[in-house]
Amino acid sequence: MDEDVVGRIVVVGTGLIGTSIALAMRERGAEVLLTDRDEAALALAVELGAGTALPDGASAEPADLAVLAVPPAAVAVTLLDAQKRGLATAYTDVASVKALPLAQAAELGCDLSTFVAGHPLAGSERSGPGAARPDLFLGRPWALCATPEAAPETVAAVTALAKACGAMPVEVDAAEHDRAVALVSHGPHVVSAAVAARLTGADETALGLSGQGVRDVTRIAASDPRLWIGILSANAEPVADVLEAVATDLAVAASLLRDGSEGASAHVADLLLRGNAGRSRIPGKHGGGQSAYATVQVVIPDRPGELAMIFQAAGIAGVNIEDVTIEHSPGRPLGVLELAVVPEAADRLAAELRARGWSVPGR
Ligand SMILES: NC(=O)C1=CN([C@@H]2O[C@H](COP(=O)(O)OP(=O)(O)OC[C@H]3O[C@@H](n4cnc5c(N)ncnc54)[C@H](O)[C@@H]3O)[C@@H](O)[C@H]2O)C=CC1
Ligand SMILES: O=C(O)C(=O)Cc1ccc(O)cc1
Repeated sequence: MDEDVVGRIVVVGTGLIGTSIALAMRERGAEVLLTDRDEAALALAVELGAGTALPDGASAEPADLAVLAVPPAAVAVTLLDAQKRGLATAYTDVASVKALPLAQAAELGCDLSTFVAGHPLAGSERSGPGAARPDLFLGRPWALCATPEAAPETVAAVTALAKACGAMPVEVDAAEHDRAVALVSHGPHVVSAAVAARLTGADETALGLSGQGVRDVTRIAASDPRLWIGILSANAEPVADVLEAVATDLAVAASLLRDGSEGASAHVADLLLRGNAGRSRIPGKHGGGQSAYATVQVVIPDRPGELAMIFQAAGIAGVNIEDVTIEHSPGRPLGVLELAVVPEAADRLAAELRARGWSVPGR
């Protein structure tokens, strides 16, 4: 962090995102003042070490930056109120939608020279301060939508915040941002909810056969519907465009499957191939393609200390683990650990683990 740019911050809204930012900034040595209209959320954030409660009504020195981590519909009014109170010299928000809150802020007469709208592309299906993590933003993009009115020092303060949280600032126009997130976040959210909604009528046999695939596809369907209806309705047109395109693909696939001919199957396969191609275009942790890492699979018995021993063996082999996932085998004392490593280290890691007695299939 540039301590001289962001030394003291106020976080308005101590939920998942506000508290995560507060925790990250505390780790960087910033002084953090917290406020939330929900007293329990504020108390928990304070308890978690995210900062101290902003004193009521006191006209303290303005902070260097106020972060408005409230739902999209509350951004503009919260900004107006914060600016009236003189909470800070610069302001940003974190809402998942950018054009509408900006238009509302302009409409309300907010001072746009001290505001740069922001959106960290990191989060979770969980809400509230209890789910917050200081490392939530590491290596993630953080969209910044500076308007022509924004003062250079406001842009600098908000950029410094994103960098201090370990994220990568990405400057983008608000309307372009909203179209982009409709495709990579908001549309997928509704698709996930639609798949998960099919499960409400599922019987125990079907549910008992659930594997990792349905868990992956429906993870974000566990999110707070109140937050998401606000996000979707504030970005309605771009999201509707994405949903219509997905619905067309699904309707065509359904009719081809009913047709059942060889030609029809080839067309369904075409959708699956386009799926492979689209998925491979999602950048990985450091901004490269997904294929930047190789995966080493290890069968792990469900015993205390097993994971620690595997990580120790990787350390001995001089291999950095980039990412980890664990697939549990339902009803069996086994799991499959997937270790993502740079491709040139995969065989070395596999050999080290095998030499130490682990089963490493396929390498
Ligand atoms: N959940 C996620 O994964 C992500 C969410 N966002 C955005 O971050 C913002 C916050 O979302 P979360 O932290 O997930 O929600 P959350 O529900 O965990 O936290 C929101 C907090 O704001 C408080 N709040 C609401 N209105 C307020 C007001 N007028 N004044 C003061 N506090 C107020 C609530 O009491 C709550 O504690 C939203 O705009 C959302 O679109 C951005 C990136 C990821
Ligand atoms: O849980 C996840 O993987 C997410 O992608 C969370 C998320 C939700 C809303 C956003 O505006 C950005 C990120």
